[in-house]
Amino acid sequence: MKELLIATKNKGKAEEFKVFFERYGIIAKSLLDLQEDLPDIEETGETFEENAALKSEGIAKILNIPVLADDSGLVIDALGGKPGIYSARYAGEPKDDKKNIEKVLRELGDLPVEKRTARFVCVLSLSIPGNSTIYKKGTCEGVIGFEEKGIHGFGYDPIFIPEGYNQTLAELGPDEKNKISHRANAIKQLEEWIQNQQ
Ligand SMILES: O=c1[nH]c(=O)c2ncn([C@@H]3O[C@H](COP(=O)(O)OP(=O)(O)OP(=O)(O)O)[C@@H](O)[C@H]3O)c2[nH]1
Ligand SMILES: [Mg+2]
Repeated sequence: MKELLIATKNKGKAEEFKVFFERYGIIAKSLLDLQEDLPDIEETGETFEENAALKSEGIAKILNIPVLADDSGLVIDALGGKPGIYSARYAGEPKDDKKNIEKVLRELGDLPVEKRTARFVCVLSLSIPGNSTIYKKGTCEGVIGFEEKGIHGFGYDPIFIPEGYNQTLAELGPDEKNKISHRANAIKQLEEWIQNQQ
């Protein structure tokens, strides 16, 4: 296989997948690269797995090709696991990364750093027509900072400081992020499958 469709309309994710899959000689296309305007898939599930499957199975069924989806989010301990599966639209519609960050910082207030623990979670679902969907999960542990820092990445990257670092993912930049991120860790789990497709 030389091409794989990723069922995402998120530019930041699409860019990360392109870089990951280049290593395997696979061109990762996203829904943003397609000519046809496919219907938006409502993420009505209650888990990352359910939402990922809605996206990959939904698009695989329409196009009858293998499709990978990513459902991901930020799980903050002090907020009882929020924003979790609601990360993309935490501050409401339309999706707004800046407002989401402001809401999280407001909710955490001046809680000390040891109470600001969090993790990014990424669940990948791969749906190949005629086969059952397979799932791979990756996480990235860290803490939520006190202010936005850095210009790279997307979403909550400017306030997420991964374990073992003292800079945010948005300061560290794509090369470092792609070594340690939840998405990178989930992709590693898919590696075996990818290698068998060559
Ligand atoms: O700082 C971040 N760095 C990341 O690496 C990351 N990964 C996920 N997230 C957050 O979680 C939502 C996913 O929600 P989500 O899986 O439904 O994706 P989405 O709605 O953005 O696009 P799609 O793939 O569904 O089309 C995103 O919008 C972000 O808010 C991230 N934030
Ligand atoms: Mg989404």
